[in-house]
Amino acid sequence: MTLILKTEGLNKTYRLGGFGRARQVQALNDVNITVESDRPVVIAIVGESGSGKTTLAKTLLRLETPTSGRAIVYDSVVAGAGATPSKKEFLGLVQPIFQNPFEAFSRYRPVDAYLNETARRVAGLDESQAETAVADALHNVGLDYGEIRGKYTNQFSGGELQRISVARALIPQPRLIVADEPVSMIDASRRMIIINLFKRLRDEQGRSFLYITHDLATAYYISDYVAVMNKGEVVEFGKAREVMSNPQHAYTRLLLDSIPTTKSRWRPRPAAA
Ligand SMILES: Nc1ncnc2c1ncn2[C@@H]1O[C@H](COP(=O)(O)OP(=O)(O)OP(=O)(O)O)[C@@H](O)[C@H]1O
Repeated sequence: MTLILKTEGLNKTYRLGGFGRARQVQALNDVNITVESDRPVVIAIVGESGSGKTTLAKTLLRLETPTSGRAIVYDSVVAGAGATPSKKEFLGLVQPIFQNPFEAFSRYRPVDAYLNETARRVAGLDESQAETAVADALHNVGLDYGEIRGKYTNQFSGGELQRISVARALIPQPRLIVADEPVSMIDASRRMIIINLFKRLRDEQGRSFLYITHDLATAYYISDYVAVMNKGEVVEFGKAREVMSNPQHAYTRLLLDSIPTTKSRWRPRPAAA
């Protein structure tokens, strides 16, 4: 078994205001998750707005420093006390995909320039290796380098740009991809292309995903594990099928009940009398 993700007593407190009006927001409150598996996994983090999902993602991506506790990804302590990998090693282990693909790239620079830069700077490849790595990564997300080269963001749909963001994340061959609401800004008709892409990358390329979403239907469809967050705490965590078909926590039941149109598909247990 490989230790894919472990958070140990992860806390993040934001301090707001000052001069006698200071207050604190506990965005992460003693978050403990352990995922051990002998194959790559998709871990969904679900919860309402403000529950701490993005803060967890940012902590795992080293964009925020935890107030206390630590996080381990594939046996490396990546955040908190004892975090060891250098920035370059870290980016070879964990890569992000953000919500808005239009913000991931400047509109004044061709998008393939970003992929090339990642191949050279992060993956440390020379010019010809970088060309091959970019072409391979684009091929992996169903795109052809020839059709991308020299084009700017306004020449792509949101779905295509998000696939290019996924390609960029794949170039350093990370073990874990942290995807924060990766399909929420994409047309509904194209969302499943990205979701199925994650599935294929898990199964065929050995990538694990932390998939942060409001959308329980896609979380159920794609995930192996689910963590349900509420007010900074993980209130329920376990195998996706078990959590969603037999939720133990009242908040999880509330979340599931709030999507009546899909309920019958992924909540097969009979309604309580
Ligand atoms: N930089 C910050 N400074 C102060 N408070 C913050 C900061 N970032 C997040 N928070 C607060 O921390 C809490 C958790 O926010 P977070 O963005 O992690 O939630 P979320 O579940 O990702 O929400 P959403 O689904 O809306 O993105 C919220 O109360 C939020 O206002």
